Amino acid sequence: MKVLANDGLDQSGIDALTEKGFEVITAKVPQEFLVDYINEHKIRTLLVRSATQVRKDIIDGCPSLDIIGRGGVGMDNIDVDYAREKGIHVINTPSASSESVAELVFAHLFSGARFLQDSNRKMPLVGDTEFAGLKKAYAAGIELRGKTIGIVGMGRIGQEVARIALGLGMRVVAADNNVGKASIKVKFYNNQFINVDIETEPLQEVLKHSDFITLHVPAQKDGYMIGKNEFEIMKDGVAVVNCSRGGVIDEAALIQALDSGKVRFAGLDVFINEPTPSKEILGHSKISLTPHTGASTLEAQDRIGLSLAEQISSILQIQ
Ligand SMILES: O=C(O)[C@H](O)COP(=O)(O)O
Repeated sequence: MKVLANDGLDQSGIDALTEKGFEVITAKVPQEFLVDYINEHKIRTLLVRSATQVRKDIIDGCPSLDIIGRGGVGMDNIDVDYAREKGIHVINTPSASSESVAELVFAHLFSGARFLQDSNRKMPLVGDTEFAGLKKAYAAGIELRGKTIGIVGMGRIGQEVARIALGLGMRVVAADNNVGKASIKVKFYNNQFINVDIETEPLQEVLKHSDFITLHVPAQKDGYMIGKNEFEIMKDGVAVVNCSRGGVIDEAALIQALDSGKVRFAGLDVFINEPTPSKEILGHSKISLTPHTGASTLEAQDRIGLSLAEQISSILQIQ
C-alpha cells in the first residue's frame, strides 16, 4: 500500500502510516510527471498540501487512486466533487492548523502596527547617522488593545482569531453568511473559562466599523471580495490581513489604498500568482509578507500528519 506525499508529510504522519504497513514516498514529483509516477508505482493514496494540483487529468489518469488527502484546510487545488463522483475518498484536516494560522494573523498585526517589516528591511541598509531618522519614522506605532477587529469568516480559524483578540482586550465584530452567532469559549491562565457570544453582522457593517480586518474565507469563484468599493467604506487608517487565499483581495486596489493612506498597513500570507508575489507587493514598505506559511508550524504539521494517518487507516479499515 503506497502513499505518495507529494508536498511532504510530517514525520508524525510518516511514522503512523509506516507502523500500519504503508510505504510512504515523499518524492516531489513535478506536476507533468505525476500521472506516470502514480501508475508506475501503483500509488493508492495521494497526499498534497496546496502546491500540487489534483485536477481531472490526474483523477482520470490514475485509476489506482483510492484516496486523495489534503494536509490542510483549503481544497481549492483539488477537483473534489469530480474525484468523489469517481468513487475516490477525498479527505482534509480542517481543525489541525487553526491555532497556527490565527497566531500568524497576530504576527502580521503586531508587525504592521509597529513597522517591523519595514525596519527589518531598512535597518541593515542604513548608516549610523540614519538610525535616528528611522526611529522617527517608526514613532507612530499603534496598540491593538481597545481596538475593534473585524473577522470575516467565523469558521475554526476565525473563531481562534476571536479568542486571541478577546485575550488581548480587543473588541470583536464578525461577518459570516453561514454562522449567525458564534459562541466562543475563552480560557485564561487561571483556568477560568468565559463564554462569549459574537453575533455576526453584514460584511459592510464590519468593514465600516473595524480598525483591523482579517479575512478567513475560501478561494473566491466570483471575483474579489475586497476591492476598491470595499476599501472606500472602511475606516481611514484601517489595517487588513489576509491569511486565507490569494485573489480574495484586489491587489491593485490594495496598493492604491496603502499609497493613499486609507489603509495603514496590510499583512499578506497569500497573494495572486503564488508562489511569486508581484513586485509592488514584494517591495511595499506597508506590507508584512509571508510565503503562505499559516499552517507551517511544527505543531500544526504534527497534527496534520497524525490526522491524515488516522483517516487513511480508518477508510482502508486497517487496525
Ligand atoms: O488551506 C490550508 O490549510 C493552508 O492554506 C495551508 O496550506 P499549505 O499546506 O500549502 O501550507
